[in-house]
Amino acid sequence: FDTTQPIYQAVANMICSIVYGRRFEYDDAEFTSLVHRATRYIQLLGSPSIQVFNMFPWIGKWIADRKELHMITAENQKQTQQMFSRLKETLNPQMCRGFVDAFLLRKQNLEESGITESHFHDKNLMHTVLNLFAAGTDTTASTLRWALLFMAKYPKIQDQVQEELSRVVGSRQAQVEDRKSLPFTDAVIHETQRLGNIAPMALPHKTSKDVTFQGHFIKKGTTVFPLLTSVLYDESEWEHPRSFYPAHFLDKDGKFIKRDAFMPFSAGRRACPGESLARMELFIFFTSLLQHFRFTPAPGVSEDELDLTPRVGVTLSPSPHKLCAVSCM
Ligand code: HEM
Repeated sequence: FDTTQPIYQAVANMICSIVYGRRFEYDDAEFTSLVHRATRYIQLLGSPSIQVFNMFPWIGKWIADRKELHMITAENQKQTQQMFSRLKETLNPQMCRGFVDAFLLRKQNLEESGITESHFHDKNLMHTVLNLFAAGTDTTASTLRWALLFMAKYPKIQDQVQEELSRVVGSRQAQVEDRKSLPFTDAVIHETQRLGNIAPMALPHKTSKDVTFQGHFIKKGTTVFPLLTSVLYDESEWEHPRSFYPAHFLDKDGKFIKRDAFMPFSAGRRACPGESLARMELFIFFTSLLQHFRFTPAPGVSEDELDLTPRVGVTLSPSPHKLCAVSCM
């Protein structure tokens, strides 16, 4: 099977639970269209034509991808507005179901106290919810897809993860607190994020004042891209920067070690605000999947043939591929 859809759906449901206070069945038409648009949106944002448009916006009207991007945004807003309307009709201050309820109740309280000029307005709610889906779905889903691909490609490493999981956790569901007792599994997840390098250029930022950085003068207002690849693949930091080598995160006794050069969530004040959620999701999804299934290449494909060349987009995700999940319960 192609890992894209089920993994995207599982991860998007996490955001739905937080934002709307409910999850969706995987055959729910409203949910499948939401996930489909989120996937397509990210694909389009990373397409060469949109990259060129971002550099030369005046060519905008000739770019077909841009039209589709606008269409998807309009549909997203329409569907999200419908979700908000349903939540508004059943809003109950005694039972806050999720982020949207919390936002609406705060807005209501402010309005009742006569405060109309606040950040709690409909436009902000819409953009925050759309941002949470855009930032929190593709990133985590692509990382999980890399993790499964690495497991299928490196079966001996998969053996070690499954041995550790069955020894430490057994058949019960793993919990976040188990992470410290699972150093090898934790190292595999970290190494997946390092080599997967899903956000190679993080997000652009503008300097708020003149800065001199490592001898280079950067004028106030300059757009700066933090190149996370330069740290995650730094030859002076990692023994095997371009290989999948979980021992990067283990000491000689097999204990987990933190590494300063591990920064897939970027650094500083604008580092990823979803880091703790993402780390929790990666751990719970990865351990549950590996407890239940053995991942192998599709029939007729050898481990060597599994291609690790990334598909270039806004994020780096695995190129299209298929895996087998063989039940091991
Ligand atoms: C493996 C998963 C994830 C990775 C690798 C990741 C990585 C990043 C990176 C590199 C940035 C740019 C930081 C910078 O500009 O310096 C970022 C920004 C952001 N991330 Fe994540 N992220 C992940 C998951 C999530 C999740 C689950 C959420 C929320 C549900 C989230 C929400 C955001 C938001 C809202 C921003 C923009 C922050 C801002 O503009 O200040 N991310 N993320």
